[in-house]
Amino acid sequence: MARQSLWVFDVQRKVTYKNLSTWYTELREFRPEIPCIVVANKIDADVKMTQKSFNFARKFSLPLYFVSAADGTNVVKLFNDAIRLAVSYKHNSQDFMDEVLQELENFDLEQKEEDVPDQAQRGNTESPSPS
Ligand SMILES: Nc1nc2c(ncn2[C@@H]2O[C@H](COP(=O)(O)OP(=O)(O)OP(=O)(O)O)[C@@H](O)[C@H]2O)c(=O)[nH]1
Repeated sequence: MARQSLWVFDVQRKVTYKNLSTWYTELREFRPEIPCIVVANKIDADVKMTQKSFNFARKFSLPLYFVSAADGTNVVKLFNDAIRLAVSYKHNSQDFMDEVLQELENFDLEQKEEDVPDQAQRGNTESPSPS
């Protein structure tokens, strides 16, 4: 179940950036509160991009990380922060959809537990020993 969303684009390819606002608006219809982070990738290839404040992040007040997957700049920080946000969201979410999804997840786990016979049941399937 998604508890956060990373919006990664390539600072060298506008096409990877231009639809983000549309997709973000669509996501928010269904997941109004999950934490979202904007990730500007490939800053090693064009370091002056770190001077830009990308409008998509500004418009929706989203945190923006400048990252290089190639040389590792900010990658660990990004994932640490993203995990922290996801855990915090899991514990504090007021979103009805999350409650529904959590119920389904619990139900699924219960089903799986029922599918695995416990030791006692397995014992019962053995042939009776001759008396
Ligand atoms: N210089 C640089 N190149 C990168 C970085 N991250 C990915 N690349 C390169 O960008 C290319 C695409 O990377 P992928 O991992 O295939 O990314 P993708 O999102 O699947 O990209 P598409 O195939 O375009 O959909 C590869 O040649 C990577 O080596 C980065 O931070 N810096």
